[in-house]
Amino acid sequence: MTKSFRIALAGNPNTGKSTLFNLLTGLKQHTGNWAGKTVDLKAGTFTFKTNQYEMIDLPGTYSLFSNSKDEEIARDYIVFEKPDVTLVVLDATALERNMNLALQVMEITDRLIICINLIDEAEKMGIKINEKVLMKRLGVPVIKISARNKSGIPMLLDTIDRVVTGAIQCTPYQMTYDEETEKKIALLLPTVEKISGNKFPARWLSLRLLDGDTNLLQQIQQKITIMEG
Ligand SMILES: Nc1nc2c(ncn2[C@@H]2O[C@H](COP(=O)(O)OP(=O)(O)OP(=O)(O)O)[C@@H](O)[C@H]2O)c(=O)[nH]1
Ligand SMILES: [Mg+2]
Repeated sequence: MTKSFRIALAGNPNTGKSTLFNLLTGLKQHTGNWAGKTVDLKAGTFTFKTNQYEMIDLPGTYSLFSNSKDEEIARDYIVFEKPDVTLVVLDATALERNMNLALQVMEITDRLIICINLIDEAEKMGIKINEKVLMKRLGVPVIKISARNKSGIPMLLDTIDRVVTGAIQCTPYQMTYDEETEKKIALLLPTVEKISGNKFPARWLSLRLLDGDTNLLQQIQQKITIMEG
């Protein structure tokens, strides 16, 4: 039986998201509106094994706060549209800088794959990446690819298949903040959990509360009212 799944592509600008998107979806592309935003996101479809996938090419961002429209679009898609899997595309030549976004996505969802792209460039520069160590430390699949050279793609597709079907369970590493922040999170968490249930990631939401992100909180309130109404 054919099942359909949605994949979001997130990552810093210029990490090769669109190159990967074009490689996988080819000419089967369209645009659409999501998460109540009047913005067109590129989507495309492909099939793998017996499953149908819709892939969404999110705008490139350095973080997922509300610093810019693009950050809000990417964040809202992951939080409200709840893709079956989020591919976080990282630049192999700037892994440390790119990891920030990956850690943020890991706070929101446990269905993600870290995709280290531009591995051909990294190899030229003599950069060696041990994905097995990363996988262990981060608790999520880490796949090395070159979207331009089309390498690592079969492994990526296979991993996508195994995450969406539940064959792989991710347990993303959760960042620990300073003592003061952790205390505040612990205070907020029970109430946030009560209100958001299992619909939104409660720890992440508590952090946003501490940030005073009122815009996001209004959106959440609206969604909860709609769901209950
Ligand atoms: N060498 C190499 N270049 C790549 C690879 N993947 C993408 N590129 C190049 O990197 C540049 C940026 O690629 P895009 O696919 O446009 O990156 P993006 O993440 O969609 O960028 P934004 O949409 O601006 O966030 C292009 O010149 C690509 O050809 C790769 O695996 N290896
Ligand atoms: Mg792009």
